[in-house]
Order: sequence, then C-alpha cells, then structure tokens
Amino acid sequence: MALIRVEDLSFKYLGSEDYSLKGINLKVKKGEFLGILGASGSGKSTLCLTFNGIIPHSISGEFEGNVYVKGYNTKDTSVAELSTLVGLILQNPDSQLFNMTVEEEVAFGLENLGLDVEEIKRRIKWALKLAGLEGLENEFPPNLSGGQKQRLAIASVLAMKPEVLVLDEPTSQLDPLGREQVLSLVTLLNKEQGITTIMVEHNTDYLLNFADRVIVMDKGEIILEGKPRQVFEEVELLNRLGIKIPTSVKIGHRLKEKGCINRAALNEKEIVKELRRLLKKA
Ligand SMILES: Nc1ncnc2c1ncn2[C@@H]1O[C@H](COP(=O)(O)OP(=O)(O)OP(=O)(O)O)[C@@H](O)[C@H]1O
Repeated sequence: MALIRVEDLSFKYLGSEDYSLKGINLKVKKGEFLGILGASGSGKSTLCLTFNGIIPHSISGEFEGNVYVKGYNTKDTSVAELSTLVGLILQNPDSQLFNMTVEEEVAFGLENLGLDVEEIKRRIKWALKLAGLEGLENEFPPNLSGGQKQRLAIASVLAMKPEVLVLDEPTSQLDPLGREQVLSLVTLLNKEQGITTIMVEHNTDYLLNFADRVIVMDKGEIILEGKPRQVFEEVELLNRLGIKIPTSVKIGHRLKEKGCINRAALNEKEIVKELRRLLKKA
C-alpha cells in the first residue's frame, strides 16, 4: 500500500489567478526515495506543503482533491498530528531553529508529544548521534555551521520518529562541505533507517545515484515521472526546463553520439566501467 497517495490535487493560493498545482496524482511507497525536480515556480514547494497539511490548514486557498498519509486524509487531520508522520525540512535552517541549545532544539517538538523524560532523552541522543551532532548538545544553534544547522533541523524532526521526511531544497543555502554532509545524512536515513524520503533537490548527480524515482514538475503539473535513469534520458525536455543533466549522463551522451557505447544514462561507476572497456579495446 502507498504511504502517501495524492489524488487529483489542485491548489490555488488565496488571491492568485492561477492554480499552483493542477491535477496532481502521485503515490509514494514506504521506504521509497522520491526526487522532485522542476523550474522555479513549477509548484515543488507548494506540493511539499500539502504532505504535512500546512496546505490547506495554515495556508488558505482553493484546495481540490485529496492527499492521504498512511490512510489519513490531510484535510481531516491536524498539522500537529500530521507532523508526527511527516517531518518537513525547508531551505533555510535558520528559519527552523528557535532554541538556546542544540539539545533544547531537539527536545522542543518532543515535549508536546506527552512522552516521559527518559524517552525524550533517549530520542535526543539517538537523533543527534544519527545527525552526527554528538558532543554539541550545549552549543548555541546560531553558532553552528550551515551544514550543522541543517542537520540539527533534520535531527529535530527525526526525533519525532516520522514515517516520511520531506526536504525542500535542504542544501541550497549551504557551502559544498555542508551540502555533502546533509546529502550523506539523507542517504543514511533513507537507505539504512528506511525512512520514506521526498526531496526537492537540484543536484541531479545525487538523485541519479540515490533516488528510486524522480518526478519533474512544470507549471503545477507532473510532466515526467520514472526511474532517474529514464528521466535523465529526456535531455531536450530537461534542458528546456533548465534542469541540470547529471555529469555522468552528459558524458554518456557524448560517448553514445560518437558510437562508443549504446546507453547514455549512466552513473559514475558505469561510466568508469565503460571507459575501461573502451580503453581495453583500443
Ligand atoms: N504564498 C503564496 N501566495 C501566492 N502565490 C504563491 C505563494 N507561494 C507560491 N506561489 C506561487 O505558486 C507557484 C508555485 O510556487 P512554488 O514556490 O511552489 O514553486 P517552486 O517550484 O517551489 O519554485 P522555487 O524553485 O523557486 O522554490 C508560483 O507561481 C508562485 O508564485
């Protein structure tokens, strides 16, 4: 059974003329890693906000269709209840951190869940360890690096033990090291902890390697969907939308054009394998 089911979803912000989401149908399976791509303004963030009920509960507009999370219709379920199922991470970690210490930041959401003190302590320790922030419990969050702040934001939602993590461009405001740390953490959470992951991410090399499926949005619609290697074969369409083609796929295309290999959408490992084969032949 799908963990998330989106049926004929359309949404228009209050006061807007156009719909930001138009007839979206989507299923996400438990444990799956779904990547979301699309040009600026195509509706990626709006879609993310429907998974934990912020749309329609906190942002009003015309909402048509249904979003189900673990069978709960988000229209009939509060954001507080949904936040125990769906953890949302936004672009800017500063907008998500409010407390005086790293530990208090993670404890914050847990205190409203009615958990006993020992369980809260256990969860804080577990989440900070997974996020690689052990030893920083007493730090003042604004003093952390960008990557550490974003990992703290992830640890805070992780401590609620959500079934789904929704990440909306979590690396876009980070330096290269911070970006890599956050991407490694997301990979670990999905592949080792089995957390269903939905991620808006412009790093298509990363999605090629780690996403199970990718959707491409344009003007509020899903216009392309499939396994990353299928989606990244659509070079012309992606170029038109300004979506970066993964480097290994670009090299694969060049080699295919030159008649050296038969398939183009290759990841780094496969490109190296093909190049070694070609070198041996030469
Ligand atoms: N709060 C809002 N009120 C009115 N219109 C909005 C609001 N937020 C977004 N929109 C509009 O909805 C459409 C989709 O925006 P959205 O932010 O979901 O796109 P996006 O693909 O996430 O873009 P980006 O990559 O720039 O974040 C755009 O036309 C945008 O102007």
